[in-house]
Amino acid sequence: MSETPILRLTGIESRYGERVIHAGIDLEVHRGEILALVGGSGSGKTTLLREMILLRQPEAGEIELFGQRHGARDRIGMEAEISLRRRMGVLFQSSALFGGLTVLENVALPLTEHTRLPTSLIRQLAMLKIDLTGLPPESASLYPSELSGGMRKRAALARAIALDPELLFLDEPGSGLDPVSARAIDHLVLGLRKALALTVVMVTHDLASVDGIADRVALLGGGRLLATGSPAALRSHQNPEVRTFFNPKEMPA
Ligand SMILES: Nc1ncnc2c1ncn2[C@@H]1O[C@H](COP(=O)(O)OP(=O)(O)OP(=O)(O)O)[C@@H](O)[C@H]1O
Repeated sequence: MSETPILRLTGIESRYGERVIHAGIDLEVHRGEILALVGGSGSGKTTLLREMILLRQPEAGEIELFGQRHGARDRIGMEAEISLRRRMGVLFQSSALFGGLTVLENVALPLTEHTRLPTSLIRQLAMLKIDLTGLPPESASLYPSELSGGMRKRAALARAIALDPELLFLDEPGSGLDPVSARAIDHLVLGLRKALALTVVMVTHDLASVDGIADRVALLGGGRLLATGSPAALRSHQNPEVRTFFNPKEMPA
């Protein structure tokens, strides 16, 4: 792929106090792909995701997002940050829906905050996104507490795509779901990628999801990126640590 990556990380270093989490991460995300970011618990996936979505500043290195560079030393201005954020959607692990708002109000919120569209049009656009995520129209008037786990994920996804993002970040999209519902969310992500020409970065522990929908996988470990490649390539990788991660059943007892 010769096109400029939609997202490029160069030499990312992250620390909490003295504790080093990332000791130099280089990673590119290409337009249109689904990239899964995997690694053991505590390997720094969420920290890296937060840096990608501008919620955390790395201690060193550079992030190029939609061709715009910023780094540990040169923060981008508030206005540039807001315009970059508008081009990204995020599905948080907890879904992070507002409990006091209905599904429709949750999905409409980014449109109300970031556009000056009339209320009736915002409502129509929100209903379209609710439909796109496979929720029945009558779910629009329900509150998050009245939804199943799978429906909550769909509502949160509808909100994440409310502003027609180019880049969608998913933090553990299948967490808390049974395997059938988790596969249904995978299927939905594939459909949305196609329908909306999305690029997707997905943090996950779920190897079935990686196999099912990821074009490429990036494996974090020991503060570094241990390997990137297709799920099949990483399963037969020359580094035994990488192979073991992708073939957990073959781990020596
Ligand atoms: N705000 C924080 N302050 C201090 N340490 C933190 C903070 N956030 C995360 N950490 C630590 O940094 C390390 C990496 O955390 P992170 O959540 O990025 O890993 P992860 O790979 O997403 O983990 P998991 O798979 O368990 O969710 C962990 O050891 C965690 O305890």
